[in-house]
Formats: sequence, C-alpha cells, structure tokens
Amino acid sequence: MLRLIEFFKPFNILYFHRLLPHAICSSQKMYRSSGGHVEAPSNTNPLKIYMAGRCSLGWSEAQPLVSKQSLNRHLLSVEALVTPTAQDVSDTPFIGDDKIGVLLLNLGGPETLEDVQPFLFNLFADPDIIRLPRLFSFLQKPLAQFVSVARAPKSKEGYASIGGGSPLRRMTDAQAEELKKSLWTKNVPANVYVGMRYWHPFTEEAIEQIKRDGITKLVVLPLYPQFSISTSGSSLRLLESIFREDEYLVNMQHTVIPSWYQREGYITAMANLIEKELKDFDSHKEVMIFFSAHGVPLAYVEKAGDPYKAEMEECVDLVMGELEKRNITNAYTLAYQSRVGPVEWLRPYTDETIVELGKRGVRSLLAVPISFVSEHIETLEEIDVEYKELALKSGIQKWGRVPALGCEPTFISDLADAVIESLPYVGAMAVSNLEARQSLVPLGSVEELLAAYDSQRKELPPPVLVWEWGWTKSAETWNGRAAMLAVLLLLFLEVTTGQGFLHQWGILPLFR
Ligand SMILES: C=CC1=C(C)c2cc3[nH]c(cc4nc(cc5[nH]c(cc1n2)c(C)c5CCC(=O)O)C(CCC(=O)O)=C4C)c(C)c3C=C
Ligand SMILES: [Fe+2]
Repeated sequence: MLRLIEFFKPFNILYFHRLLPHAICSSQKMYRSSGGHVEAPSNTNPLKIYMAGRCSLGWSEAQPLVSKQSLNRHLLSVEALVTPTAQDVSDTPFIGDDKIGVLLLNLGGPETLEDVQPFLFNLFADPDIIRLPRLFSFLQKPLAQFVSVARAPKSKEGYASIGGGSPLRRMTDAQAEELKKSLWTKNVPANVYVGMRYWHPFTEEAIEQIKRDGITKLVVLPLYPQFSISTSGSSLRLLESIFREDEYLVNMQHTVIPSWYQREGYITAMANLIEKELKDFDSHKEVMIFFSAHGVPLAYVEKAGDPYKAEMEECVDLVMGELEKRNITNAYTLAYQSRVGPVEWLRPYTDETIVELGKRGVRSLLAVPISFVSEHIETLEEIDVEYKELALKSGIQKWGRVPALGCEPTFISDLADAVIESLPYVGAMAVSNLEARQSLVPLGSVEELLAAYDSQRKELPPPVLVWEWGWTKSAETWNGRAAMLAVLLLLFLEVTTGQGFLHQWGILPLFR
C-alpha cells in the first residue's frame, strides 16, 4: 500500500504555504515554513497559526496550548496513515486501520408545527444563546420554557407559511450524502454523519452512531461558513462535554474545521450563484448586491470576542473580489437579519438598510443569504416574504434572491477537499488523565478551539430577556407585559369571585 504521506505531502505543504501569507500579512511577524513544518516563536500558540490563516484572528502571544513539538508531531503523524486500496474503497470505509468519519454540525429545525415550541425550548435552554449570569443559571430552563411558549405562536406562523416545517434536516441529509460520494470519488472512504444542535437528529444521536460504527478518526465540520460562539461554538461546547464523559470518544482522534468561508471553492460557488442571478435583471450593472447575514447580539462580538463579524466582512470582500475578477463591479452592502429580543444586535440591520436603500434611490436589489448554506425559515420566509415586501414598499422595483448553496457541486467538492486537507491534523484527546489531556490537546481540537474563541465565557446580556434599570426599551417591554398580565389576572379574579376593586367602585357588574 502506498504511504499516505505521499498522498498528503502536497496538501501538507500547500496547506501551510496557503495559510502563511495570510498569517504573515495579518501579524507582521515572520514565520518560516519548510516542507510543511512551521517554526514560530516559543510563546506563540501554534493553533493560532492554523486559526490565523483560516480566520484572520491575528496572532496570539497567549500561553501555548500546543507545543511546537506537538505541532510537528501531528504533522509527522501523517506518516502513520496509509492510502486506501482499491479494495478498501470498494467495500469498507477504512484507511489502513482507521475508519474515518465526518460529523456535520448544524442547528436543526422543527419538522412539524408541534415541534416548534420544544425546538425553541432547546434553543433558548442553550447557555450560548441565552447566557445568564452564573448566579442565575438555575433559571435557564424555566426561562427557556417561558420564552419558547411566548415565541411559539409567531414562529409557528412562519413555519406554517413555508409548508409546516423546516427543510433543514432534508437539505443537510442531502448534503451529507453528496459529501460522502465526493469523498469516496476522491479516494477517501468515509462515513458522513449529521448532528443537529436543537432538533433531530441530535448531536448525541450522531455520536452514538459514530461509536456503533467504530469510527477511529473524526473530522468535525460545522455547516456554518463563518464561526460564531452562538452556532459552531455552541455545538462544539456540546461535543466537548460528550467527549469528556466517554472513554471511547476521549480515545477517538478528531479535528475541527472551525470555519471555511475563505476557501476558494466556497467563494467561487457563491460568486457563480450571484453572477447567474444578476443575469435575470434587465440592467444588471445597476443592481445592488445585498448580503444579508444572520445577526448576533453585539455583545457576543464586543464582549466575548466572537470572530463572526470579522469573518463575515472578510467573506463578503472575498466574494466581491472574485466577482471583480469577472468584471462584475456592482455596488454592494452587508447587513444583519433575524434579531430576536430587545438587546442591540450587529448593525446595520437588514430591514432598516432596505428602507434606507429605497430612500437613496436604489431600484434593483439582489439579496444574498451569506451565513447559511441551506434554505430554511430565515431565507424562505424572512427574506423571500418579509424583506421582499418591505423592499417593494420602500421603492425597490426589482427584487431577486440568490438561492442557498445546498448541494451545488463546486461547493460540495470543496467541502470534501477541506475534509481531506484536515486529515493530517486529526489527533487524539487520548490521554486518560484529565490534567495531561488538557496540556496535550491536539491541533484544531474542540477544546482548543473553544479556548481560543471564548476562553473566559464572559457573561453576556441574554438576547431575549434582559432586565435593565431605567427607562429602557427592555424595561418598557417587560414592565408593560407584567402590567398586562396583572390586569388580566385581576379581571379574571373579579369575574370569577365577584369581588374586587371594580365591584367596590360599582363598575361591575355592568348591568344591575
Ligand atoms: C449563522 C447562523 C445563525 C446565527 C449566528 C444564529 C444566532 C442566533 N439565533 C437566535 C434565535 C433563533 N434562531 C432561529 C432559527 C435559526 N437560526 C439559524 C441560524 C443562526 N442563528 C437558522 C439556520 C435558523 C432556522 C432553523 C430552521 O428552522 O430552519 C430561531 C427560530 C425561528 C424563529 O423563531 O425565528 C430563533 C428564535 C439567537 C438568539 C441567536 C444568537 C444569540
Ligand atoms: Fe438563529
């Protein structure tokens, strides 16, 4: 059998050569790459070498989480891998002694209207969505129950209007199937699993299947192009807790691809879709390209250091750069949609921007959902119905929307390449002693990524419920709701008991 090092060598070298220029630009520091080995100052976290190239986070002078030796050990461990033989490829998903798995992480969505409230409960029970002060964490579940019941009617209306449920599961399953086919045609026989954060198939179910299948090397691939603490971060935190509790999983080697918005294949696929949709406009040079990303509360970025906004802006620049190469130089803008609750979210907001563009005389607009790779309620209802209606009311005459990538072949093939390129970084959490495990975490592991992105787990104002002192929007909202509930309760008591203020003042009963 051929040694896999021969197979991976070009990736290995290319990988670092591709990453380092970004990293050097963003850091102004000199790093040398030689044959896939990286030399960095001893106080630099090698993970950031990987991260900085991928995510433009800049360099970290923080405590090293992985030693330089450990990085080289991981690079060298590629030598232990072997390429699949024709026979391997034909019947079993083995590479040498290893069974490769890819775990796709996504949000999940309710499949029927009955699922909506429990789905919302799961979402709001997640401390990465509503992060309460530690002292009040015991309130997480009661609060999730309250908010999910309060929001369910509005959400149900949305899901009813798109056919009674989210298409997310169907689309993610189709992407998993296509990714598997693509990996097998690229001679990497791997099983692909889907793990959703808030609905079926839950991440826990996917992990059980991964164990049953005896997977020994796992690539974790969140299906969000850009990283956010509230999406990929939340799924990784869940994985971390599952891994820690399970001896099999602790020994299973894994790596995470934290974000992939900067990959050439993804950028090309997005640019292809935009170019195609622009052709539907009569005077396509006049069309405003309107990137609409899912928002996050501002505090995630400003207090917890969520790289989401920076990655989103870089992503838009890359897509526009690709379009420019094709002589498409339309005006463009980026705004954030889908805010929930009274706190401030990333600005500019999509709805306000649409109105503003209408006022500025923009007449043709092409909406590009940039944070999603599947159709779901945020594209099919919020963009296609609500924002379109708003745009037409605001003076926009011609509206178009780029479809989500779905199973677009260039995109799927690029995801397969991302998986293949990440295989040399698969490493183990395989030290049973917890202390040692913490100091020997592998490159790109779940633990390291969480430490790099959200190490302090700062308390954040919950996006949905906040109590603030003073004459604030949230105080008005919640005081108003409390007052309405109190009035309703008093009326109910009056009517059922025949006693109360209204009876005392002779207002009730109305007809004596
Ligand atoms: C990049 C994608 C997403 C980010 C960031 C994100 C943050 C985030 N979302 C909520 C609250 C809700 N999200 C809901 C649905 C939903 N969210 C995403 C993606 C991101 N969310 C998707 C793909 C979906 C749709 C799933 C589907 O059913 O198809 C919902 C439920 C729908 C609704 O009631 O509007 C809520 C609520 C918060 C609070 C948040 C950041 C903290
Ligand atoms: Fe969301």
